[in-house]
Amino acid sequence: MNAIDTAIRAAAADINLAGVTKAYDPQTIVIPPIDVELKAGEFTVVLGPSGCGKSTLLQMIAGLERVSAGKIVIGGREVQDLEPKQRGCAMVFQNYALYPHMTVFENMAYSLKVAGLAKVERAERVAGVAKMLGLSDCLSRKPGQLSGGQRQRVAIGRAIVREPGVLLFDEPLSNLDAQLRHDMRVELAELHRRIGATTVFVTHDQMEAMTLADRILILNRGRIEQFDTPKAIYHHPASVFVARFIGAPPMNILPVTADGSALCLADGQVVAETPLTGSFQLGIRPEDIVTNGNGAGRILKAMLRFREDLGSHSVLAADLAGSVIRVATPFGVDTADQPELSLNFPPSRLHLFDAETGRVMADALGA
Ligand SMILES: Nc1ncnc2c1ncn2[C@@H]1O[C@H](COP(=O)(O)OP(=O)(O)OP(=O)(O)O)[C@@H](O)[C@H]1O
Repeated sequence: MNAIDTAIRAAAADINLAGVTKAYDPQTIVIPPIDVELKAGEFTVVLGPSGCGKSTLLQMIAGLERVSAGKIVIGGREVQDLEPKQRGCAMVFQNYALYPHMTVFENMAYSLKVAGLAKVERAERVAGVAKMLGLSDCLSRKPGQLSGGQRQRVAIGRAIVREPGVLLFDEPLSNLDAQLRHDMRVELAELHRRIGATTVFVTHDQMEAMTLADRILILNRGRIEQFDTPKAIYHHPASVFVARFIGAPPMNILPVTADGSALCLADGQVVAETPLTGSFQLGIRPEDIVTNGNGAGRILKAMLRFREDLGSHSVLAADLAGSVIRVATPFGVDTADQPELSLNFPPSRLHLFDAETGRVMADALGA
């Protein structure tokens, strides 16, 4: 590989953050010290509510924001004091940030030109990426003559044409309509399989996170709540925050008490057996609750409030022990004329959380 090749083509790189911190002043600590290791080639989605520090984290990796403390190591190289262009990362922004006076071809070829790549090879590279992204017919147009989806593809094309080891995305799909978002999501997943760059993708859309990520990093006020596969995050949430953030409708959370033998709801109904004592928060997903008293576990009495039929399934809202819970049932299960519901909470589907910290009590119910 010659000098030009190394400037414009890199292998996927590990990203390690050690004690990385961002504080605008001593009162405004946006990211308390964070430690995280992203593996080479992995697709990480950073997910969290507005203002939790997702973009700040990404921009510190890119070099657009300075770290207040800590080390960022990309591919074995400490980069926290390097300029953005020295870090080997390419970034795609929410607002595309294309050069309006340049054609699609020029937008995509620009970084190759700056890196000193010969004209013939620039044309070859751009043509290959344009083909991959379905942009071959738009190469001579200016960004103003493209649809939102096409512009976003140009922004992605411009980032990947250099074949970077690290690709950073900041909410790249949020300006697109629902159908286009879905289509682009599929394209991005496909693209990642083909180019294999280490990818960090910021979003507040849980669907994007669940479908794109190898691992999801859930941030809450700059702290990592959980960093795991989509499946583990869904089925084994580490905290009430994660449990309620992922899933629609979200997981039901109910206050419960335990007396060394039974786990009871606020009205005394027994949910399960347990050797624990104390107060806890009990979680169960709407789709894990069984209606009509046909499932495993004790029968719990609830009163139906209303029902939404969504085509593929229905969502019932019911009063249970002073809380409103959501129950997802297959479409057509008839509960309309029975205001009193008999529900089962299968013991293997229960999640128990510490009442104070909200952290999961691992294996507390033997599930
Ligand atoms: N220059 C600044 N000075 C002080 N606080 C800032 C500054 N820039 C950002 N912040 C604060 O840092 C926090 C994190 O912002 P950031 O943009 O990283 O959040 P985010 O999770 O990406 O949010 P969103 O999803 O709304 O884009 C916010 O509370 C924001 O107000």
